[in-house]
Amino acid sequence: MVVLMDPGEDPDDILRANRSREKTYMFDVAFDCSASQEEVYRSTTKGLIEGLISGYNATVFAYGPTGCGKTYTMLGTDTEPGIYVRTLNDLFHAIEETSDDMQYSVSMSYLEIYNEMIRDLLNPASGFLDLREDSKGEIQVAGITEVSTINAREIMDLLMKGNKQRTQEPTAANQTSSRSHAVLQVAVRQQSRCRDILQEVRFARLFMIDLAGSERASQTQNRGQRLKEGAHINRSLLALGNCINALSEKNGNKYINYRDSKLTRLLKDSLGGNSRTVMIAHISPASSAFEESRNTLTYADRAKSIRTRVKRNLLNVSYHIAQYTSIISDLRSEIQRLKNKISEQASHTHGERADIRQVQAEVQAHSSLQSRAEMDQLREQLIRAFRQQMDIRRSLMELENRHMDIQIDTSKHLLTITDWEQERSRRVRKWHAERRKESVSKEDSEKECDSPESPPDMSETQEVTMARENLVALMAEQKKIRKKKVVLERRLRELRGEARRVEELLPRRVSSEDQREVLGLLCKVHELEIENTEMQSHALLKDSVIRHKDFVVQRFEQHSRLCHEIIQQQRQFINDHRLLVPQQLQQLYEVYSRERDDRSLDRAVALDKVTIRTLREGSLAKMATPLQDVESDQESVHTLRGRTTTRRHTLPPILPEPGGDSNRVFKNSPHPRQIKHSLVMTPPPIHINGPASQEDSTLSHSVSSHLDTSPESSENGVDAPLSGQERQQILRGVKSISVKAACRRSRVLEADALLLAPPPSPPLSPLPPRGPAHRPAPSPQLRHASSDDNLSSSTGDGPALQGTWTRPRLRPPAPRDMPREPDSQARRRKRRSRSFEVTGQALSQSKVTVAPRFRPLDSTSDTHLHISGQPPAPLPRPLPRAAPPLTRARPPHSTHPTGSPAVASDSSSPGLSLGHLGLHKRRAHLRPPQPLLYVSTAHTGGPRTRKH
Ligand SMILES: Nc1ncnc2c1ncn2[C@@H]1O[C@H](COP(=O)(O)OP(=O)(O)OP(=O)(O)O)[C@@H](O)[C@H]1O
Repeated sequence: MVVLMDPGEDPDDILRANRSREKTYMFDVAFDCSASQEEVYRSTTKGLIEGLISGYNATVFAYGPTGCGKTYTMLGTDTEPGIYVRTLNDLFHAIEETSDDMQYSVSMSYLEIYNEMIRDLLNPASGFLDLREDSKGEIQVAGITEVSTINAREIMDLLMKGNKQRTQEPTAANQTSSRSHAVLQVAVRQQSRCRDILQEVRFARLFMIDLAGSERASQTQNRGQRLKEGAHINRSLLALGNCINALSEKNGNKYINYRDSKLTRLLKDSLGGNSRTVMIAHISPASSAFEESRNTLTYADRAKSIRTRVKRNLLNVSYHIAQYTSIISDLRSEIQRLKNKISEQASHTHGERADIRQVQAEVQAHSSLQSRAEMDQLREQLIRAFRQQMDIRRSLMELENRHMDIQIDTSKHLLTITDWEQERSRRVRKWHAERRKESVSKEDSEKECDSPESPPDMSETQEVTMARENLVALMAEQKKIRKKKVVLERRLRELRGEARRVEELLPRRVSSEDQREVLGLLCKVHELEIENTEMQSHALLKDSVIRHKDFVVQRFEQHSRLCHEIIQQQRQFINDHRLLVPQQLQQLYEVYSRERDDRSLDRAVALDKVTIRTLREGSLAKMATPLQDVESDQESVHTLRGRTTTRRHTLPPILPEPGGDSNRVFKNSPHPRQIKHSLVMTPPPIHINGPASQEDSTLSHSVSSHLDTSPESSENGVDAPLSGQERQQILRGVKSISVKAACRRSRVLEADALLLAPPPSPPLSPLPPRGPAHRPAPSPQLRHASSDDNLSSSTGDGPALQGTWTRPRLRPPAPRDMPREPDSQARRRKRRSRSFEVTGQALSQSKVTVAPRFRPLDSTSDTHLHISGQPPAPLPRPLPRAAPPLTRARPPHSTHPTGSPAVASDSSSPGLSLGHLGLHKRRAHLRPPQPLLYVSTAHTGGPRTRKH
């Protein structure tokens, strides 16, 4: 509490007792003349230091009239340092105490406001400086010198240097009167030494201000410059007083005019902003300074009521990634420093514990080495098992590839043998036909017969002999391959068992993540090797498929040339004989020429797709065999067998050699579905290896099946090569196949003759239309247009035909049927002879009686040959009697809703005419779904049929 006594008051004057100017003021602390510098500092400023390093701004300023001790309080003397020195000493002391956790940076600036001009006391040569306000609203002195240091002694030197630059002039009131306001600014920046991505930085400023004292001109007796200085000082102090008055008003004017002086602008935050502010008011105890003391105390009392909004200055620094390097470097240096500190402190206690740790480390290293050695051994076993498995898989792949090559070579040799067998059969049939002709014609029987008495003997060519020998060699090699595969697959199963045991043992031995990772990588490498092997297998498979495709394409090209040659010769024949060609036939020629290539391509593509799918399925199943168990291996073996069997079905049938006079063939119009199936499922007929007669497709099928079963029968045999007995058995098997084929071919020919033969007397009644249930179901398998279709479609049609067709003789003969074949040859020859005879009569009759009802050869029922996309309607217009000889007989659609295959006949040959309508009707019932049917005319005049 401060009591200001009125020096002019007279205690004896009762009348003026109530007019006393004595006043009492209450302040936080009041010091008398005996107060020391330390006491003043501790009571006013010392408490601000803790807030300063915590981020709170602080201001301490000394206020009062001139000569009252402001400079003494703030700066002090060498023996009695003032607040400046004490504050800085305590600040640096506090920084040093917390420097282990926090990192500080302290900067200092020192200026004076002299005559409303700012001078840098640390660098007076910089001239007068300006005050500027930054974007945050804080007042900054532009160009002020800021010295950064954490050395207290250096700060003191700077402070002394700055004080020497301060303007001080003697006045009447004070010999060391300060003519300016001195402002010492200390900025403290601190941050944690544990740097992080998001760093918290505290920043605070401390203002310590030694104001110039207000003065009266009468008191100071200033003149000139001093008077001018005093005016500036008083004006700035007046502005400060106005700000204090404004800030102290509770409900008054909110506007604070800081801009009246640079002092108030500089103390803006200190007075009413973010700062803890301490005002030290100085007064003189002299009664002559009563008015100054009263004003000072009045301002101080008002300033007491000013409330500031103090907040901690925190900066959250988010470091850029480029600064991480320096952060890491700092952290490492900090770690190293702490390590050094710890090592120094614990050096005396570390000696005893070091031995124990060393022993523990040795034990751990020894145990880890032992487990690592065991792991390495298991890993080597696993790698060895994997490598052996891969070697065996590669060997199996090579064997499979070789097996496929053998299959292709076997097919080629079988074709060679089949061609020769067909040629021999053709000659035998020709001899039999001539013999029958001689027996039928009495006139001819009297004549000298040109045909030989015994069937022509056709010895095997060298090529056929070589083919048989190669076939035997290939089968022997195939047998070896199968035995090798069995051995390799057994070995592979053993290796898989060993690897499985190691794989089960390893997880129990794995004790670290590194070992687990190594094992995982090892298994991954093994899987990749397996994938690589599979890819190689696929590459080999594709190569085989391509070779097979080349073979198929070659055959299709030959077939295309054959068909084209036939058609060209037909057209040449028509042109030479100037035969009348129906317009639709001409259009058919044009369509054929346009679509010939496309249809061939369709066939090739269809066949190729089936072949590729079959090969791929078989090969994929086989490639997966090493990865499967025993059951899957056996299953894949069956798959392989099925694949090879199916592939043999792709062997094309053999056609007669074009160009011969007796082999001029005309294509009949079979059932549309049969055509379609033939297009898709039946390989094109083609002649291979010289002249050959047409052969039913079951021949190659039967031969292939027989050969296919041979290796299987020897699958479990011995490892020795084929013995002589086995070789003879195989050769006999091949020859017996030829005999079977010949027998089957004879039956097919017989069936063809019966199909063309009219019913014997009495005439048969018309059969009911065949329903779809009677048709042979289209087989999804790749197959030849064999006589099976005819068998399946040959329902009973009269006593004679029923007795012939219902017998299963046209089916592929079983081996046990073979002995019966020679016995039935004579009977079949008789029936065939009779059939040909009846057929000729029927055709002659039909030429006379039914010719008007015939229609020219139209686009047939083959949907591929429809000219306008519509099935041809029956022609209402009857043909003239001189109908073109090259026509196809077709019954009216109305009487055969299921479609009727017609018979093409060549009327240009003597004794051959169009068929009877009834005959065609009956044939339509007897053999509707029939594949390609060829009717050729021989020189003898009798019709000869070939079908396949
Ligand atoms: N408490 C004190 N003890 C001893 N001497 C003091 C004390 N206070 C002031 N003085 C002395 O009084 C004289 C004037 O003091 P000072 O210069 O500090 O006054 P001032 O308020 O700064 O004046 P001005 O405003 O003119 O600068 C100085 O010589 C100083 O040594």
